[in-house]
Amino acid sequence: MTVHIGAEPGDIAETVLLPGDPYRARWAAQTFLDAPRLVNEVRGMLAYTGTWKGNPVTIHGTGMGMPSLSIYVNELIRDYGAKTLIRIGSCGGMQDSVKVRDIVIAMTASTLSTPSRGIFRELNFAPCADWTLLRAAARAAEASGVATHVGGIYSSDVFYDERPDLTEQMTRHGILGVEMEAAELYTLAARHNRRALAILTVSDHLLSGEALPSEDRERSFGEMVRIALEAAF
Ligand SMILES: O=P(O)(O)O[C@H]1O[C@H](CO)[C@@H](O)[C@H]1O
Ligand SMILES: O=c1cc[nH]c(=O)[nH]1
Repeated sequence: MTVHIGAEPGDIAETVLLPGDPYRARWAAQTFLDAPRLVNEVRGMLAYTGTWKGNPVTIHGTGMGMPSLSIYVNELIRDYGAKTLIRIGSCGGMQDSVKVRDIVIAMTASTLSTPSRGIFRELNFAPCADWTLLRAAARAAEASGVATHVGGIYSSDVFYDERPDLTEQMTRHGILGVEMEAAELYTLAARHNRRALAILTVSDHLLSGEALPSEDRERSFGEMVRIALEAAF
């Protein structure tokens, strides 16, 4: 057990899927895993471990934002030995070609800052995905036929952004979408020599204003979960 995770040693699989929403963790575990069992509920941050096609998998909520994800990913790596970590999140579309419900696979995650910023100081570290996971996810997405975009995303510290000028520059430079965790996930994976990827479903759009309701964000992102599982194994 750690400060934030109540699981016993051995309760967490080497492969961990990481939704921000703990209820999405419950939905995904009950929908995709065989024999899912609850292994964490400290602070309501639900985690389940089961198997997918015979492979052990944990699905663990991270909460919203990089400081929250950083706590769980640090403990999952250091105390439970997680080796492959795949975020299954939602994002806001930032290109006209990226539609609501499309999938975005994050090759890089630009950011203004992460909880790791203090160790980099003047260095603009470029958080990037694990290549083997990225390639496997892109292939799985292509085989599934779902509209998928692979490229750079933006990991923001705020949901209610007050910098339309920055959004405009990122759109201009090809950023596909915005979310709030991937940059720190990629940085921690690099530091600890683990594999990480973020696969996102577009839940709303910064240019069109379209948005899905919270129930859809909790329960309707099955294609992303399937792609994550196929990429992991
Ligand atoms: O749907 P999740 O995985 O939580 O991801 C996105 O949704 C939250 C904001 O609504 C942030 O955590 C953002 O990254
Ligand atoms: O962080 C996020 C997630 C979804 N949609 C957004 O606009 N921002």
